[in-house]
Amino acid sequence: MGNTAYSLGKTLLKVESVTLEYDGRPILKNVNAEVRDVIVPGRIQGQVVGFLGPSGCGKTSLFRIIAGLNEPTSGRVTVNGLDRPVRAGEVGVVAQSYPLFEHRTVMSNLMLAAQQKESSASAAKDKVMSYLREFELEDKYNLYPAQLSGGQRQRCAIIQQILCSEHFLLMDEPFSGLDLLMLEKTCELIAKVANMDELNTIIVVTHDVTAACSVADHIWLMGRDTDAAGNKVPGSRIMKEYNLIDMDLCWHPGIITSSKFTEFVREVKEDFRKL
Ligand SMILES: Nc1ncnc2c1ncn2[C@@H]1O[C@H](COP(=O)(O)OP(=O)(O)OP(=O)(O)O)[C@@H](O)[C@H]1O
Repeated sequence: MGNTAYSLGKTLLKVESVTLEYDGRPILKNVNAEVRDVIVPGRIQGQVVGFLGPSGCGKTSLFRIIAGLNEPTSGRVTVNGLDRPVRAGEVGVVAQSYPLFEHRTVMSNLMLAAQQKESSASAAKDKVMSYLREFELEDKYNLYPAQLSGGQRQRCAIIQQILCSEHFLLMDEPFSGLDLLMLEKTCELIAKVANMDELNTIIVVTHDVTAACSVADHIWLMGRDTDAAGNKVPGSRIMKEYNLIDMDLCWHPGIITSSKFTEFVREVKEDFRKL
């Protein structure tokens, strides 16, 4: 173990023997994965999983099953220890395009989300305002989504999903098309959202190995097995997991420039190439 002393608490999210077939063609084959509460004495630490895999391996398919949007052919995904498959809405989804209701202001968009959980309008408004302050959007509440910058829109979409989900957030390619500065800011934002609550879990689906390694405390690498003749067998599973806490490589500003981190990214890229 690295320098960070921690213990593992309850299971927050579990992918159990998930298979998926389209027209009899295996896409996912016996996918198993688990997110457990990481308890670090003296600080609130949420969970961030970087979910990596080659194009077409089934990341989006698993993403949709974890979000309760699609059903697997067999197996299940459970959250919060409940003995039933996850339901749509329990896991927030931040899609790449940051969809918001364009004809509603920022405030109105977020109130819609907050009122799904809060019983009174005033409690919902207080919650929205506190998130807007936290994410430096308090002066934008009266604007429409089209009047926001890309980064502001992303923050708004994150708040929207956090407000109405049960501590779980799936982010689809949050780093695509970002310059280096914005990429660091997005990593900072993801770490901040995760660490707002002990039970917060963020799964980031991405092709960007460096960004995933810099923000995650666990990496899932998805891919396909190889048969004796060296050919890929249909159906993907999580082939490898890395625990960055044990390696003392959890996100902090400037991590990208450390040599230990660079070496780790090189190792993950090498494993990625073999998938
Ligand atoms: N509705 C569908 N019907 C049939 N096949 C599908 C369907 N959706 C996805 N697939 C197939 O499942 C496989 C996995 O697709 P998926 O979109 O999950 O991959 P991915 O890892 O997210 O890819 P990328 O990184 O390129 O976005 C692909 O071969 C795709 O053609």
